[in-house]
Amino acid sequence: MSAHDDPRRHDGGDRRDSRGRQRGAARSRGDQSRTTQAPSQRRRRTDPARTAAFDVLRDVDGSDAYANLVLPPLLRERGITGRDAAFATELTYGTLRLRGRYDAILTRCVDRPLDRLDPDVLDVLRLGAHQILGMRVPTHAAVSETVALTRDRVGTGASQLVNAVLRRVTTTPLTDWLDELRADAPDPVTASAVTGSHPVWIARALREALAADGRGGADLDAELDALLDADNAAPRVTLVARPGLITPDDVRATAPDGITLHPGRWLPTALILGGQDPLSVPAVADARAGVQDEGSQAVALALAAAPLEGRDARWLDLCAGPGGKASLLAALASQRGATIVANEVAPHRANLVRKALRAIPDGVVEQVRTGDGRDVGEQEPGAYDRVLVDAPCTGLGALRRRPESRWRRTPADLSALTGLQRDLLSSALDAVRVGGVVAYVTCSPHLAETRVVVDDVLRRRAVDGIPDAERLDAREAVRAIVNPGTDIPLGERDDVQLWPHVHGTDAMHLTLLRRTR
Ligand SMILES: C[S@@+](CC[C@H](N)C(=O)[O-])C[C@H]1O[C@@H](n2cnc3c(N)ncnc32)[C@H](O)[C@@H]1O
Repeated sequence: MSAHDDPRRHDGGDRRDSRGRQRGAARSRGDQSRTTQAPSQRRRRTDPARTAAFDVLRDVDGSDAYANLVLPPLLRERGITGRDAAFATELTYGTLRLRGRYDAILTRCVDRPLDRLDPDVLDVLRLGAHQILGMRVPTHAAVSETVALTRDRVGTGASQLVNAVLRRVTTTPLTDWLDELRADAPDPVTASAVTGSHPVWIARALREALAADGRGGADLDAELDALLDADNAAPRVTLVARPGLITPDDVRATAPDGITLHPGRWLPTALILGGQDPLSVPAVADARAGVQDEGSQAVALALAAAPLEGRDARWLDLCAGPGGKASLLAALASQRGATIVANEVAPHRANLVRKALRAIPDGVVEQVRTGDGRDVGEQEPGAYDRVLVDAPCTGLGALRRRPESRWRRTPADLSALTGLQRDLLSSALDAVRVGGVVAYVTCSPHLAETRVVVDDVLRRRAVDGIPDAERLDAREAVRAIVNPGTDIPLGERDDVQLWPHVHGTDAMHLTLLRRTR
């Protein structure tokens, strides 16, 4: 029996209540009486992992915090390590990702609309539901520990409601709950959205993007379900060994004992880290390697691999912050004797770019420029040979990384972003020389942010119906950079759309364009 399934442990929670801990007071993250206790003392009283998960959920809900920024320091501050930390992480992120599914189930177990519940109560119910339906916590422990958490953090009255509701949740296995939700849904997309825990508008957009990429064939609904499932799984941490700075073998050789690093699935630059802190890898600490999804590595490598005639001396990353792709491009530029300018509009993110580039040899990075990428084309027309536009986007391709983001995004975000995306791509096309290559990249597969933007920009820039840029076969560029002999499944079109459930990467989109006049 693990620390998290011992039902006796909630007795400690009762004692804490009997000492008069007030609702609200203990909930405060700054509460010194909690944070100054030794971890062993706290552990005797209540479950620190569940408490941490609850506090992060309240922060995410109440102050729009990002769970992946709030949880790690909170765990450190409270001395929660090892299995407790892993449990708190899975409980927090899993609950946030699967919130939509659990809310649909809880709706069937609560006698009033969920929005009439105290938000604290709703969050403990979600945490309880995830332990019961989404983790291997024995049912009795999931219920009793969550009830104890409720007493501790919310109040005794609420704990009775939580006990009753969670007991109802336990009466039905997950598969039966999902069948019930599916049967009650008005249409297949809603069924997928509810069972797969995504907002319906996002599920619909993902379905359209899958269909446009020729995925799923006759069973598009099953394809969508597979994608939504992949969004609900924690991504593995992938490292990039920046070419010319360090080899993957040397990243491994210089890593301390206990660090496991396996080759990536597609790319010779990629290494999969076995759950340890990336900064404990010396090559990451000194920026010769970095944390970077294989999809992000692939699009940068593909831009560098795109065929180019003539000069290949000056590269531009138009939207560089925080600098992951700029660092990979700079390493490649260094090998080719080219230089790179990294542009970023947000000054603090431009500083992150400088930090990310610190291992690049002198003379390769011409400038890290803080400015609006929309102006670069006009300021430096035809000045670059290769340009990356890694456009600000909804991030719908990286939902697995940001557990709460799917619930924050709205369709209104799209219209603000797609105008900016058009302007940035057009500026990039101005900044590249005739014959030069532009990579248009998003970490979203939403068609409004990908194909529609590219089509629209090419149409707008056309003279007498003839555009000033042509699409290159991005699939060829990607095939050129994957491990030799690897058959990477790519769609039927010239642009490339990667998918979490197919490639194990974020859903990166890549269009390659060559300026023709
Ligand atoms: C998708 S991120 C880029 C990620 C980066 N390429 C990497 O791999 O680390 C988009 C970036 O564009 C920046 N951005 C937003 N509007 C911009 C603009 N008008 N000009 C330049 N950069 C902009 C954002 O601040 C953000 O850092």
